[in-house]
Amino acid sequence: MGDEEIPDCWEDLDAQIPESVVEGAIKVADFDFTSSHQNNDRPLNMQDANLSQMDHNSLSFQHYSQQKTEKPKANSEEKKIPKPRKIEPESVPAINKDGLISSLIEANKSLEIKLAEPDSRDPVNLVFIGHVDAGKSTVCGNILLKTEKINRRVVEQYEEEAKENNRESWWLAYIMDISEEERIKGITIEVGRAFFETDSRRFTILDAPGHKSYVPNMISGAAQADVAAIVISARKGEFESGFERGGQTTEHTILARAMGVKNFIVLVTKMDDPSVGWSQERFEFIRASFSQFLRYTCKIVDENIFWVPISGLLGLNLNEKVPADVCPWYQGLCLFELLNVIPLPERNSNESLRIPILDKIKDVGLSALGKVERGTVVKGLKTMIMPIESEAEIQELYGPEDAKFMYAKTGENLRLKLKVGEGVEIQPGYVLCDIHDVCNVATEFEADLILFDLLPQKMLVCPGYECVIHLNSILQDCQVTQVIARYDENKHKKIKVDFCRGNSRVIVRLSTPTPICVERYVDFPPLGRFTLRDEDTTIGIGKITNLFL
Ligand SMILES: Nc1nc2c(ncn2[C@@H]2O[C@H](COP(=O)(O)OP(=O)(O)OP(=O)(O)O)[C@@H](O)[C@H]2O)c(=O)[nH]1
Repeated sequence: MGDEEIPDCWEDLDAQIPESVVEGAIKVADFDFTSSHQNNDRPLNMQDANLSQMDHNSLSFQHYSQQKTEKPKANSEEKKIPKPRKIEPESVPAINKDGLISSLIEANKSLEIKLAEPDSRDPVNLVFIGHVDAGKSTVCGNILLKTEKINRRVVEQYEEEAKENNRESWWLAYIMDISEEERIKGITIEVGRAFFETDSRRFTILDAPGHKSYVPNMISGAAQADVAAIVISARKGEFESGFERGGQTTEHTILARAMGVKNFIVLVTKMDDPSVGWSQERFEFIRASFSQFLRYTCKIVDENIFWVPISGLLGLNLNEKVPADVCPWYQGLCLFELLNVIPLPERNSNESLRIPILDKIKDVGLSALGKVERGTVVKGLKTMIMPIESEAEIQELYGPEDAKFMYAKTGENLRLKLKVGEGVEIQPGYVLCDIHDVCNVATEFEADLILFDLLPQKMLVCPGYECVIHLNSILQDCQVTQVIARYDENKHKKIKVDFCRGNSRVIVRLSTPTPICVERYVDFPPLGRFTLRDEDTTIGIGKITNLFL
């Protein structure tokens, strides 16, 4: 199959299938669990489907039939096409339209506050993902060292501390892993954030944890990313354990893809390890095996995948090409050369503002961390916090390294000092919106869902099925209230069903206990795509197709 023929799994979900092809309900026996294996492509599941799980299906069905008490609250006639909500604030100028941004900037200037203009270089949010101990923090640490973002003397302290913790080779990882728990355990827990610049771009590094227990943190990092660097260890046995069933190399890649990342750099690291010795054969073996997964499971075309062999520990092939006497066979770009040219997502700074809140900081006043997903934010701007419908004034904008900005456009990762009303609290998942054009808020929505392997003890999805939804920075319980249809294996027909199994593509209705900020995927992808997880396992990825407001 040529690359151009590989469908994009997310675009593919957009296919409009007429209702007339919906057929009658099917029985369990009709459900072809292996259908996705019937062509040469790998199935759209986390790994190959586990056929042995079929034995448990009838048991699981009984279990969920008993739970099936909750009736969907509305039928398809009640569907409403959502319209952006309008809230009429008191005398606030429309922002982001008709050149009013410049008047606000002028107003700020007249206050004689010395504020930096945002750096004209493009901001890029670069998430590092991959299996536990692949070498993510080490390569991030070395990038900061090479770009002189970290002082040599501080690094010497880290070397001492790493020695004391009997983790001598972890000193570079200590640059990113700053908590005591992370340093003692030698693993990343929170998403580490740092900044560096190349000639043409400014990067926010998001160092995601590789350990399975911290996948929710990894998802929040991936939600902000413009580009993902998948770090793979070339050391004997390490690539294999990240790639095999349950390995985080594959899970992270699927999740990053589901969170909307389009371009992936595959950093094959630890090339210096004695078991590798910069072997071209090992690099090509990894490339051939992992490419299959990227193409056929994740549906990422080759032009969006960039391969670079590196040593994160020795800092080779990062800011300069690896010397020919070390690696004579690699003729491609070094990491920094690639970072200067890798395609970035389209940015839309002229539309109404959306900043999903990633976290809050309470020191002097209230600050929110977040990436501008759409629009432009200006100091002094009045915004609306959704879903709580409270006004918040942007008192200060801080960019990388706490540089004060007067305004920031789409793509910028910021800390925003907010002025809010008495008693107003913010939390991750809230969205700062244009006061004249806020996002939608709902507790029920319909979605197109790709299901992977389900848990052995919960083999069927039917009304009442409970799991956790990750939608941008929202993490909430959610429940399936209706299974509407299943796509047949050619994705040409929707078949009406009441329940479904794993490794299928279905249309479901979901609900959350409290209102969340959501949009239809076609209207605003960052608030329209999500991941479902159950008991620490990713069970599905989806796109919102309809809101029930
Ligand atoms: N030889 C060699 N060892 C490396 C390299 N990069 C990382 N390591 C070692 O691999 C181990 C794990 O490195 P980390 O950078 O902590 O891995 P990580 O992927 O950030 O780990 P988590 O975030 O906890 O998943 C440490 O002992 C590093 O010194 C490399 O390029 N070469």
